[in-house]
Amino acid sequence: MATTRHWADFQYEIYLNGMTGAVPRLPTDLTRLEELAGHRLGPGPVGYVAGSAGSGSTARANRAALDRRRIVPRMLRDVHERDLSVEVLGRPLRAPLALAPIGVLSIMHPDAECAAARAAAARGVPYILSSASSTPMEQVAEAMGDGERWFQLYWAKDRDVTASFLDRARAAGYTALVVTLDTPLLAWRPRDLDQAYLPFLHGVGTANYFSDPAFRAGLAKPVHEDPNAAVTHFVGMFADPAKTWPDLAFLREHWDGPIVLKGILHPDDARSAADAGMDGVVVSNHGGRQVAGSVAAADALPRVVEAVGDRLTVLFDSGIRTGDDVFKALALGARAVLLGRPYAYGLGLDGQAGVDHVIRCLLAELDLTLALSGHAGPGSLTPDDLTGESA
Ligand SMILES: Cc1cc2nc3c(=O)[nH]c(=O)nc-3n(C[C@H](O)[C@H](O)[C@H](O)COP(=O)(O)O)c2cc1C
Ligand SMILES: CCCCC(=O)C(=O)O
Repeated sequence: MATTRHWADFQYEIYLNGMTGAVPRLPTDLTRLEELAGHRLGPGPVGYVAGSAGSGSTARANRAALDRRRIVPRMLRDVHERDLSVEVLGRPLRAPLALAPIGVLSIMHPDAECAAARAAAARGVPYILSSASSTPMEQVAEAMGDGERWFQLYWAKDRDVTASFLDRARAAGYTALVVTLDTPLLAWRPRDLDQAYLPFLHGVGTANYFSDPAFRAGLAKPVHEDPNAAVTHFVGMFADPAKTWPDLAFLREHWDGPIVLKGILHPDDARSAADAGMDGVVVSNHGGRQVAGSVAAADALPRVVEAVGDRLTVLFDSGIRTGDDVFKALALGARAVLLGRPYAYGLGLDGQAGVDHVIRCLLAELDLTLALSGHAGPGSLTPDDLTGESA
């Protein structure tokens, strides 16, 4: 009998380690990480990561939309050999998961993006580096070796900065470009406002910008001589509320790899993405951090899949916390999911090992949920595997 290595093997590894008295350093229920991080890390950083727009209704709706859908398990379907691999944007992945772009991770841990990226690379999970990273993109690339990496673009007002980012990303081996459209401005975020805390203004640099020649060319003085001016320049130019759909032609001309638009919720926007020659979309409301009162991401997903599922790669994020959440997103038609806050907490609590723990827990739970529901891999999932609101 073939001995396939399954993600679920992590379960036995934990029990076997327990025979020597060891228990996992972090909870295996990833929903518990936020509270733990709240006890161990500063209120500013944890508030920034955990917080969302307005009164938090979108973040709550994201959870409710996933919880409301229930899995209908099937029996006697030979699931002893399982394979979670999928192809995404022409790249073979070991599992339908990528780490979402999260800016300024140095507020969570001094090893910041490099630690998260190393953990992802070691498990064969793509790492999506934020434009607003606290580490230059070249350094993160080096930390990852040949790990799969994608670059998230905040589409700057300054064309030269955007062009420079694309050149640097290409040279550093980032294969796909993820263009975030839902953050032309930062939303009203009361948890940060009440603490008057924004990482960039608290001495946490976005070294990815500060190390960029085109960005530096826009400063009157070098960053070290006037860091406040550099931060102010960053906040004023990192995104551009004046952009419209025809502007995508610039990105298509300057990037020859796959381009994915992140933050799509309306089927017509998904169609526009396909018409503009894009390769994929991420159905996402930025984890509830941008539009308060927004449609839940899982409620938007089926309509986007129906509109463009045959033309574009549809990815999903916002609210994923457990293996069954991933199952549900895939059953609704997503090709893979992005994970946000849980890995940031894992990083904050235990560095690279904490991110590794989060990846392994999520994928072990997904593997077991698939198996126990009668699926040997993501390929056999359909909306019929869920109750009720599959549309
Ligand atoms: C602290 C924090 C920073 C983020 N920074 C970025 C960013 O720089 N670029 C981006 O496209 N999305 C950013 N996001 C959004 C994530 O990529 C992702 O869409 C979201 O976290 C998914 O929801 P989840 O946290 O519920 O998994 C950020 C999210 C958090 C929590
Ligand atoms: C200026 C970077 C914004 C980071 C971000 O996307 C978020 O806080 O949600």
